[in-house]
Amino acid sequence: MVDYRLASVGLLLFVYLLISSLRNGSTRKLDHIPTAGYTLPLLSYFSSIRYLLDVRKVISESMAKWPASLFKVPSVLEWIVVATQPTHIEEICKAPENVLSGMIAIEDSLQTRYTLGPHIAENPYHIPVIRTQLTRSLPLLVPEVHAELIEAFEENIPRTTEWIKLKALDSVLKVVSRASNRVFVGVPLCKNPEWNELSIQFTIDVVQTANILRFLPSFMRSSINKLISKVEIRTEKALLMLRSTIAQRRRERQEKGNDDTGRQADLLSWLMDAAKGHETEDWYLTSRMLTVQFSAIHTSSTAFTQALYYLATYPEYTGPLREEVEEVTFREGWTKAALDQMPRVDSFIKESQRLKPLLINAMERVAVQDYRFSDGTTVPVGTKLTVNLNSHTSELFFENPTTFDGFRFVQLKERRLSSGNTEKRFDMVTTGVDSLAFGHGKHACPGRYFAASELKLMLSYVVMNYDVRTVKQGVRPEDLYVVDMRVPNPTAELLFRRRKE
Ligand code: HEM
Repeated sequence: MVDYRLASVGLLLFVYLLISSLRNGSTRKLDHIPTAGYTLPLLSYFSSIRYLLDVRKVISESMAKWPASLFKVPSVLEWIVVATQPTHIEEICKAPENVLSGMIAIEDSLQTRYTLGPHIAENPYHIPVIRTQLTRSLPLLVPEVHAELIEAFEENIPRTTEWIKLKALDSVLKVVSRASNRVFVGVPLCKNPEWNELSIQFTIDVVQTANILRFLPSFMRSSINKLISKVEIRTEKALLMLRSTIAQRRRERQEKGNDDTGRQADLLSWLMDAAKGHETEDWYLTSRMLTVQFSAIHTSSTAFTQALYYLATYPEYTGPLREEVEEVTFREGWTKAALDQMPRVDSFIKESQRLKPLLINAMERVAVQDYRFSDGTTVPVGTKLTVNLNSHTSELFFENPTTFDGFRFVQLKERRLSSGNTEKRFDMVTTGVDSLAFGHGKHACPGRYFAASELKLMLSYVVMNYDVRTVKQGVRPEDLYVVDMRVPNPTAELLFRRRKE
């Protein structure tokens, strides 16, 4: 018993010293940058606990103290330099990958090398495939996603004559997974509940494993990953389900070549076209597909659930949204062209993402060499940087910035057009220093064009088919905060019924 206690104390001390040395080693090099909280080794841990528990408060206090400068915050493992000002944000976005690296930052926060594998960390060839083929093919894909959504909604949110209560996030995750998989792997796998459940769980496994591995010294990570990670088992299970689809796509490629006409157009086919060497093997294709699911399913589901919470809280938006969808789909059908003519739907989702982005701090970068900002502040090599999304609620950019105004961007667009400016500044997919939900600059989300189409289809479908309310009339479910992530309340229920008029 005594030995056990001594061992525990020893272990705690070891972890403490390890973390201290990891973090405090870099403090002196960042002395010139203002600090949120204490910098002294032991006291700084009180500050890091405070940061862990309430990121938003620490950031807003620091912004009030140092409104124009970068400052550093103590996460448990390291100091992070936070940018809150448009000039700093623009400079971070413009810095080349060999100066401020997004890939190294992701590798560190998701422990990609261990959780997803070195092949993903070293060769993210899926990114250009998403950016080009997937985006270009949206006119072909939108009618298919719409067809899948009809079935997915019918199954997960039945259209009843009386009000029914459902956990919104749970239902949305199932709908998004199925609709996204229609485009990722096609029919019939997208309809398989086991595949969809695996797509949803995979993200949770990766994040949980990464959060443990980050606390360990690098020499232990590989072996501990093997012990605790469920990713390998899930990949094997996924492989069993995906194998016959891969074989079928191979046959189609042999018969039709790389031309999309006459063969299934889906992400799996495009990944197979782009893959080289071992990446063409079934296991690697499966792992790649799960990596895309990781980026796509939870991000889109949380974004849609936030919009749904707003719709349920402010049902007065339903009428004008319905009017727009009815008018446009009557003329165009359920097509990409129709989605491009829905400014109200687009604005409603963008406004929801403005106030409720998934990340409080996004766009992490690691300095690969010393970097000097234009205001003279330098960050040494190895520094982690992040961008805070306070601009979304800044009076610099928005009138009544903390108020939800579903059609805010319709008005902003109209004002801009009436002054002769046709630049697409206020579309959901357009990023900027005041619109960072998808990031901004060269690492901005490559899947955002697909995500925007999918979310617009979903909101249009909901307003055309359901009435939605909060359980307590007009009271929006409270978000949960997990360090610097904002999650729509996962246990909150909404009321749904078949549209009455
Ligand atoms: C509403 C849904 C989504 C949101 C809010 C979102 C948000 C983001 C953000 C904030 C980033 C990081 C940007 C940066 O570091 O500068 C990102 C990157 C990424 N996203 Fe999305 N995303 C969404 C949907 C999707 C979808 C549907 C896909 C795939 C089809 C996708 C694929 C990716 C990939 C591959 C990256 C990494 C890009 C890179 O490192 O260059 N995302 N996303």
